[in-house]
Amino acid sequence: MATGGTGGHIYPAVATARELMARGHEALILGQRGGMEERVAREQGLGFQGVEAGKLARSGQGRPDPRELLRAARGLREARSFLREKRPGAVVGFGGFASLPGVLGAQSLGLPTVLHEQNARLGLTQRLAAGRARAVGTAYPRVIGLPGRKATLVGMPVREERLPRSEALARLGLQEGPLTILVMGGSQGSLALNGAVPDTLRHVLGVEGLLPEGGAVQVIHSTGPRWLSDVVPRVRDLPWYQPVGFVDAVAAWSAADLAITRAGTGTLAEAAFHGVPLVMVPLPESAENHQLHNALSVQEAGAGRVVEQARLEEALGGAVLECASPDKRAAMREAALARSPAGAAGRFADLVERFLH
Ligand SMILES: CC(=O)N[C@H]1[C@@H](OP(=O)(O)OP(=O)(O)OC[C@H]2O[C@@H](n3ccc(=O)[nH]c3=O)[C@H](O)[C@@H]2O)O[C@H](CO)[C@@H](O)[C@@H]1O
Repeated sequence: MATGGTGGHIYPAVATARELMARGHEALILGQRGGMEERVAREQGLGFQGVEAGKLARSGQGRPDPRELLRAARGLREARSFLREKRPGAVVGFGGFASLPGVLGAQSLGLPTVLHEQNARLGLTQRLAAGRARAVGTAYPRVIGLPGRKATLVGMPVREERLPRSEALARLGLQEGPLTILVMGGSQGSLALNGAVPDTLRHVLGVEGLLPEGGAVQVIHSTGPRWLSDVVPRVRDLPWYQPVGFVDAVAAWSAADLAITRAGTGTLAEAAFHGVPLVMVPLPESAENHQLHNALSVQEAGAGRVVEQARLEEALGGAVLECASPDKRAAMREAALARSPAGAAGRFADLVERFLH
């Protein structure tokens, strides 16, 4: 599984590796030495092979930095020598610059490659690799930039694990009883959510953390590892507000009644699998504003509400209160479950198995 960089590329690789291992294959993660993928692979008990990787600038953002190109070249050499020795049945690429050494290395050695594209537009690294890939599994019915004959719709592979609510709450150090809100700004956190959510919730729920019509609330907020120390002092007087740098997502989704999130495909797919209603704040800088489109499709399905970042301060509190009402939550939960990506890891593993060497 060649992957790396952000959770959006790494967790579908974890889900696919698990599925292939359950079918009797061996699988490991190939990514950047020291990257987030190395930590996640270890936490998830998966093998890891690290290589160097270099960022190629996105089109329209100027020339790539020559030092990055050098790193990419060294990574390709390292990946090739690992793959030549290991001779895997296939290399599966999940996108992100750290997936490139493994995928291009495999292609140059004539090993089969299969890709997964998580977004509705083909990413840069996948564009470089798609021509020689045997197939591309997709999360959306149509992917801009990908010829239809290469594409197979499989959905977004997610970790298909649910914990009993009481076990999930205990694992996160939360209580039984209050309405539980998860705040999660993607795998690196979100400065916009970190900035606006604590004060907005303090404003609408008061220092006691109570809904206007009564009922206690507790919040678990994944700030992103780099930003935890900025958020902690701002909520120190709110015993119901727990900031963490990075959260165990299976536990968090199993415990949450409602979540305030960005709109990356991984986050939306996991929320659907767990039936968690969403208040979504799409990342305005995402390529071609794809997060807004992702979020609007969830809203149209009735499983969430979009709050645009430009209107965050005035609109977030109202959206949270509206979605917190029990009737509204029940309806949104049904709509979320109807979008569940359950089975995507299995469908993608079927596709990979078709091309195993
Ligand atoms: C800034 C950017 O370009 N973001 C992209 C990136 O998002 P990003 O990497 O944020 O990805 P997603 O929203 O797709 O997924 C985040 C993943 O990280 C996990 N997680 C997150 C926080 C935490 O505390 N614990 C945890 O486990 C989530 O459970 C999820 O599995 O990849 C996605 C899929 O290619 C794209 O749709 C997003 O637009």
